[in-house]
Amino acid sequence: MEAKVLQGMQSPTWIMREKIVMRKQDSSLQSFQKFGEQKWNGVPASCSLRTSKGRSHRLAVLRVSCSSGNVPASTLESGSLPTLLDESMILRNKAEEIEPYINGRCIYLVGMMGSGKTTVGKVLSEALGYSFCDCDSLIEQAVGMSTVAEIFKQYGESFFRDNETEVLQKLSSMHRRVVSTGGGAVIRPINWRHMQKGISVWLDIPVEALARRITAVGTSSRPLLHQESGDPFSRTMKRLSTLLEERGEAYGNADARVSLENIASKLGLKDVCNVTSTAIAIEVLSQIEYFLKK
Ligand SMILES: Nc1ncnc2c1ncn2[C@@H]1O[C@H](COP(=O)(O)OP(=O)(O)O)[C@@H](O)[C@H]1O
Ligand SMILES: O=C(O)C1=C[C@@H](OP(=O)(O)O)[C@@H](O)[C@H](O)C1
Repeated sequence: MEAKVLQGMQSPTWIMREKIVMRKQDSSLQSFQKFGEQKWNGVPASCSLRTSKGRSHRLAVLRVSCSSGNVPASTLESGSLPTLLDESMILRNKAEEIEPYINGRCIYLVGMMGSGKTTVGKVLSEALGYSFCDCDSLIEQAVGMSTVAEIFKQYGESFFRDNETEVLQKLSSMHRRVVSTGGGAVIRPINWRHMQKGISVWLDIPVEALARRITAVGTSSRPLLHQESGDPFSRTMKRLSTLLEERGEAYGNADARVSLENIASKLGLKDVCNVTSTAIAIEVLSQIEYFLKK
């Protein structure tokens, strides 16, 4: 199948890297991230601020992610300084702007386990006013078992995969849903035929971040991670790396790709773990917009 995803750096419209400075009451300078300059359906996405040099800048402060002087990042992030627009508002406006073009098609989030398909999917579905569906939960319901791990243990992986395909087939006739697929849904070409009824988006997250997230919550719900030896982090890292090697190309079949590394770099964040699920959801919409315009 032809890979439709641009692998390079894409240019979503909402993130700008420019940094600006603004004078605080105590004269200390704080550095802020400057976000999108777009107008969101009548709501200005930026406003004017006077800087220490007297220059006026258009600015939308969503989240202050850096510390300066004696003000720690956590204080800044807690909202003690003015937050002119927050990520949620940008997400809502972006969703409102793009939804007519999505036109009720389901959005399928694909990506490795732990890539945030469920977390981001819920945020996205709420913003769009779509229902959220989790494939793993639908499979559990269909089989009448309470966990995927149990299904794997009792019936094996291919039984699970057959049910996964059935669930995706049923979803393909539905509308206005954000679907969190299982990490392995991409390996069967038939699943792509079902997902092609909607718009698929690959959440591309560095393996190390995946391993950190999964180690934090434990691997009990993810049976494919139970096969390596070693400490939990290295074990998870090793298994995820192998799986990603096997599946990388398949994820590339998605209509759009959202790279956590790209978002972090555009936001000037050193650690990809500091990118919020709302910021990722905004990027999902931007990449869907980019795909629809192609
Ligand atoms: N943007 C994020 N930053 C940090 N942790 C996240 C983020 N998104 C999800 N997580 C965490 O990663 C873990 C896996 O997320 P989840 O949404 O269940 O992934 P998936 O559905 O792709 O397996 C969860 O513990 C979740 O809280
Ligand atoms: O990568 C995989 O093959 C799997 C991922 C899991 O879903 P998540 O991606 O939601 O963890 C689940 O479907 C099953 O354990 C298999």
